[in-house]
Amino acid sequence: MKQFDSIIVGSGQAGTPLVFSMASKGQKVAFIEKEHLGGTCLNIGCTPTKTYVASARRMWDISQSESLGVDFSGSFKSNMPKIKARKDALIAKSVKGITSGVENHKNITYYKGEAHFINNTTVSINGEEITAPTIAINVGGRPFVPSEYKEIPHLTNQSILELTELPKHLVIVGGSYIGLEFGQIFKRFGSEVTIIERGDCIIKREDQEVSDSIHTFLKEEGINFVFNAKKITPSYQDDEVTLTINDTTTVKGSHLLLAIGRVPNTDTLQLENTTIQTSSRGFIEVDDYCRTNVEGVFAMGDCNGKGAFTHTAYNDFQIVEDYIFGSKSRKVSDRIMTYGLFVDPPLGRCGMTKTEAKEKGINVLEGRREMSRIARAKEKGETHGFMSILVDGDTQKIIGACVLGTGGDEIVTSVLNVMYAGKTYDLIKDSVVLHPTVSELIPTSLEKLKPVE
Ligand SMILES: Cc1cc2nc3c(=O)[nH]c(=O)nc-3n(C[C@H](O)[C@H](O)[C@H](O)COP(=O)(O)OP(=O)(O)OC[C@H]3O[C@@H](n4cnc5c(N)ncnc54)[C@H](O)[C@@H]3O)c2cc1C
Ligand SMILES: NC(=O)c1ccc[n+]([C@@H]2O[C@H](COP(=O)([O-])OP(=O)(O)OC[C@H]3O[C@@H](n4cnc5c(N)ncnc54)[C@H](O)[C@@H]3O)[C@@H](O)[C@H]2O)c1
Repeated sequence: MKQFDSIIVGSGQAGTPLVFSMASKGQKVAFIEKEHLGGTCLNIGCTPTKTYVASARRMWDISQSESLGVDFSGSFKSNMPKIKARKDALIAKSVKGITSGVENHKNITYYKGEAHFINNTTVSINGEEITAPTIAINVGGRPFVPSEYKEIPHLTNQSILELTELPKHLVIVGGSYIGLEFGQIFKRFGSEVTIIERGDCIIKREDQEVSDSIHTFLKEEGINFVFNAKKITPSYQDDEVTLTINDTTTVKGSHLLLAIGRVPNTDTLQLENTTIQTSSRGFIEVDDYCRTNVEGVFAMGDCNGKGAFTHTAYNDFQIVEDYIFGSKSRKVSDRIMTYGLFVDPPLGRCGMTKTEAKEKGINVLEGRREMSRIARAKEKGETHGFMSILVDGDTQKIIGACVLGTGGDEIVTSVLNVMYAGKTYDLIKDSVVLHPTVSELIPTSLEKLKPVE
């Protein structure tokens, strides 16, 4: 049996940098990937969707030219083959970089195929058994497809990115990250779009006002919404999908996108041959250092359930690298949650929501400003949304922020940095920020904090 120093299963956002780190330190590493080098983010997640967001934004800019005083008399339309080709080229370049890095490193043995565990220290790959004292699992997740949709032609976040023709009417089940981002993208490309959500609002994990504000501007763009779809019965006939909702109303469309969450790929690993523990939802259980209950076995990224983003997966890599080669000082619990929702205008979030803070019994104070009262947002003609910064009234520290509006995905990090610094909010209340920017209203909004009821 071939013996390695380490085996990495899955080429996600944690596994890939860990392979290079281990190999550069002289370890002999086996690297196993069943599908795409670079994983979900690069091939079928962040990179392609944000490439499409950019094309969609260009469509939007042209459509809004009149309101900014630019006469535009020509016609314009999205060109799906070109939009897709741009995305494919961008991905191919990065994948090529990873591939050559992997293939040309003398310490890395690359296996293309699906890994299965034989026991706690042995993995089978393409019929060959390999072993190592250290194994890192980074297998990510896949779209959840309920049984009633299995026989109905449907798209997932992966197959929708292969379309070369614009859907006439894209019906999306699920009103969260994937549903909202693709919904706005395809609406701007020129499709009719209907989003069907089981709950009573979109992006439920945010505060109600965030959800309402996003709903308002997406509705203004012409996206249709159906809420409280407790029972959806799908059928398909004559190239048309029909969703019967709560046995009463029907929505018909040319294409169906399922965007109702993702499940961890841990069921493909044959973990039943090991003593590695998983939760009832299939996540591999890990401690603060991404260690499983089995000595030498780590789980990183979406499959450990501690995060569901590229930056959280990458941070898991940093934690494991520090545990194996460094001072063992980095921990999952040191991470402050931050993420974006890349609708346009985007949502940038960090720390707690108001609801979470109130549930914890914190004496919450809020500094807030509507985008419609921010000069730069008005100058850009992009006044949807607001910024809100939450302060713990007892410690004077910032505990969360939401910047929904133009540049919100970038701006929120300036607040996050203060949270990491562990300083009180007056550090930025008294800062002088360049004009005219949306950021200049961060100090202003902190001048008059109000209690959150
Ligand atoms: C449409 C979409 C858009 C997204 N946009 C964003 C965004 O804007 N920002 C953000 O932060 N996050 C975004 N995400 C989430 C982000 O992509 C994931 O959180 C991130 O990719 C998680 O990476 P990971 O390291 O857990 O593994 P992944 O990147 O999922 O990689 C896991 C790899 O393991 C492989 N694998 C699985 N099982 C096996 C096996 N048994 N043997 C061998 N290989 C195996 C898979 O083929 C895959 O390549 C998005 C996700 C989707 C679906
Ligand atoms: N901007 C980003 O960072 C980004 C973008 C895309 C995806 N992602 C990642 O992808 C993951 C999956 O995203 P997602 O949007 O698919 O899932 P999600 O888990 O975030 O949301 C699923 C939505 O579907 C609804 N739903 C669930 N079952 C339903 C049903 N049977 N009928 C109707 N509605 C139903 C839920 O109420 C919820 O609103 C997320 O965890 C996220 O981290 C991140």
